[in-house]
Amino acid sequence: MGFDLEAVRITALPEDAFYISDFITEDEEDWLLQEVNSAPLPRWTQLSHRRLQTWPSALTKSNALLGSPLPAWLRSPIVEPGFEALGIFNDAPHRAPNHVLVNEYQPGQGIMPHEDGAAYYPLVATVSLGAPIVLDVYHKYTQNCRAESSTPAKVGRDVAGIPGTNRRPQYRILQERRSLLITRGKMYTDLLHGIEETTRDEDLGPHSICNWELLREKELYQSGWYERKTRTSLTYRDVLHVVKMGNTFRLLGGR
Ligand SMILES: O=C(O)CCC(=O)C(=O)O
Ligand SMILES: [Fe+2]
Repeated sequence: MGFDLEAVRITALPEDAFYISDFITEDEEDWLLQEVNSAPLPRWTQLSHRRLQTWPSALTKSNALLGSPLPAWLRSPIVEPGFEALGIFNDAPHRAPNHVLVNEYQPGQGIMPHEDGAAYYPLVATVSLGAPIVLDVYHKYTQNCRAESSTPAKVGRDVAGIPGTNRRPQYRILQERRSLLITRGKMYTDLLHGIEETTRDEDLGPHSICNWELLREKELYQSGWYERKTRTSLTYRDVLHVVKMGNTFRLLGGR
């Protein structure tokens, strides 16, 4: 019998988001962090507010993936048997993820509100390692939204880089270490997501965290806040356009 995703739906969010609090074991988490951290330094791209590994490779300028398999440590146990048992990529064009971004956030680091865009099938599966972090979710900016907005501005944050749209997130998802967050459909296409650049996630509780009831360790957040520690995420996606290796020469400008 397959796993019933409906039991882990985040019902407060627009469709579709699912949260599994104990997707991998502590041993698997330790081992995955070792794999991430044993990658040679050139594998990392240092960005101003986080660092990033891209597997199996970065997309081309036209958003194509040069087809090659994911490394074994990113496939097993997460994709096989994990995602396969859940059936989450069954409707994706390649029926499996073919691309993984590894993001590492030190305390104080984050990612600006953004959407993941049209290069991918609209489904992201995120495994969290090392420490919890809060993912902020925003409606995309619209004229209406701006006119109706009565929430106080949040200092220094522009949504999607549009000046004058500083505002609070509509939803906040607490991602515990070892959890899996699945977002797809409207959640992917109609909303933005980001991670605040802060050393503490605050104002935590059932009133503000939309997956509160699905958390594994609510007691850790009784005080309403925690100090950030290094948090690493593995984000799995299916890139729509895959170029077979035989065509790579042509793509790279040969004839
Ligand atoms: O680290 C995360 O959970 C989010 C990362 C993200 O949004 C991205 O890589 O596009
Ligand atoms: Fe993203």
